[in-house]
Amino acid sequence: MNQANAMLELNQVRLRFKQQQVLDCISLNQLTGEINCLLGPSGCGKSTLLKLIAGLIKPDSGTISMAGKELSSKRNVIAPEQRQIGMVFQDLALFPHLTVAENICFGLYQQPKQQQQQRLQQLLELIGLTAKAEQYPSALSGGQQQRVALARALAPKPKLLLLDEPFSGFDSHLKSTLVPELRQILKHEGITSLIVTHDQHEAFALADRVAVMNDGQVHQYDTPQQIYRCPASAFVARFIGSGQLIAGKVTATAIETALGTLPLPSKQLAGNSEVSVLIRAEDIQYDPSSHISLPVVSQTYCGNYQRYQVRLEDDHHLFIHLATDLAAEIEQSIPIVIKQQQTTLFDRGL
Ligand SMILES: Nc1ncnc2c1ncn2[C@@H]1O[C@H](COP(=O)(O)OP(=O)(O)OP(=O)(O)O)[C@@H](O)[C@H]1O
Repeated sequence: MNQANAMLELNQVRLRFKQQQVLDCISLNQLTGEINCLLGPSGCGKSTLLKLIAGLIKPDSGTISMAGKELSSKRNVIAPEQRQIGMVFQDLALFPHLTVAENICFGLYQQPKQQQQQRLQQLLELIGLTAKAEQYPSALSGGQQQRVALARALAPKPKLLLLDEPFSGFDSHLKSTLVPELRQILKHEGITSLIVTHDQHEAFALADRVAVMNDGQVHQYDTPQQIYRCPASAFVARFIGSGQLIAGKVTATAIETALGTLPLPSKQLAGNSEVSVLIRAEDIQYDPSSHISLPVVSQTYCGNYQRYQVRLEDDHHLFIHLATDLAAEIEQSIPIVIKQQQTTLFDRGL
C-alpha cells in the first residue's frame, strides 16, 4: 500500500466506554479518492469509529491522521470544525425553514456570492434536482432529501466525507437506484468517503474496500471480491453471503464432510485435522444421481428460488437454494451435490 497516497490513517485506535472495550486496536489506511465502508452487525462500533474520525470523541490510545496530519491522539485533538471533514448522519437533518438551494449553500457562506452560485448549480445538476432549488425539504421525497443532504455535505469540498447509514429507512427499491447513484456522485467529485452500513449488499455496491467489523475489531479490510472469496475469519465467512460452516475432517488427500469429499485447499490449517468448512447456499445443486440425500426441515418461497433448510447426518441444519419447480415436501430427501470453486477452512469451534 502506498502510504504517501493515504488520506485517512488509523493506527491502533482504542476506546472504552466504562467496562466495555468498544474499539480495539483499529488500524485502517484509506487511499485518496477511495470509497470505503465500515460493515458489521449492530453495536460492533461502526458509528463510534466515525465519531472518533469526526473528532466528536477522543480515542483512549492510538492515532488518527488525515493527509499526513495528526487529527487525534492522546496528546492532541483537532476540533471537528477544523478537520475539513463533511458528515451526513442517519437522520439527514436538513434545515426545514431553508430551501434546497439555501441548504446546499449553508457551508459556503464565507465564499463570494458568485462562487456560491456556481457550486450550487454544479451540485444541483449532479444530484438531478435543479428544478427543485426553491422548494422546501418538506416538498421532497425521502430519496430527494437524501441527495440534498449529500450535496450540502459535498458543497465545501471536504477532504473526507463520512456517511452514517445514508440509506436507513429507505425501501429496497429506492435503495437499488440510490446506491449506485451515490457511488457515481462520490467518484465524480473525487471525494474520499467512509460509509457506515450493516448491509452487505450496500457495502459491496458502494465500496472500493470494506472493513468488516465485529465486537470493536476489524476482522478484514479488503476489496468486496476478496472478502467474499477469501474470508479472513469464521465471523466474516458467516456474516458475508450468509456463509455456513459444517464439520470437516482433513485426510492426506481430501476433506471429508457430510456433503461428500471436497478437495484440499491450497492454504491449509497447520496440523489440524478437525476443521470447519465454509459452505454457501448457492454452491449446492440438485442432482438426482447424487448418493447424498438430505431431508427437508423447512422451506421458504423466495420468488426466483426456494430456500430449503435441510438436516445433516450430525443433526446440524444447512440452508440451500434450489429452483422453485422442485417443490420438495417437509421430510422428503433431496439429492444434492456441492459445486465449490475452492474450499475454505477454519479451526473447528470458531
Ligand atoms: N455514549 C456511549 N456510552 C456508552 N456506551 C456507548 C455509547 N455510545 C455507544 N456505546 C456502546 O458502544 C457500542 C458500539 O456502539 P455503536 O453505536 O458504535 O455501534 P454500531 O456498530 O454503529 O451499531 P448500529 O449499527 O446499531 O448503529 C455499543 O455496545 C453501544 O451500546
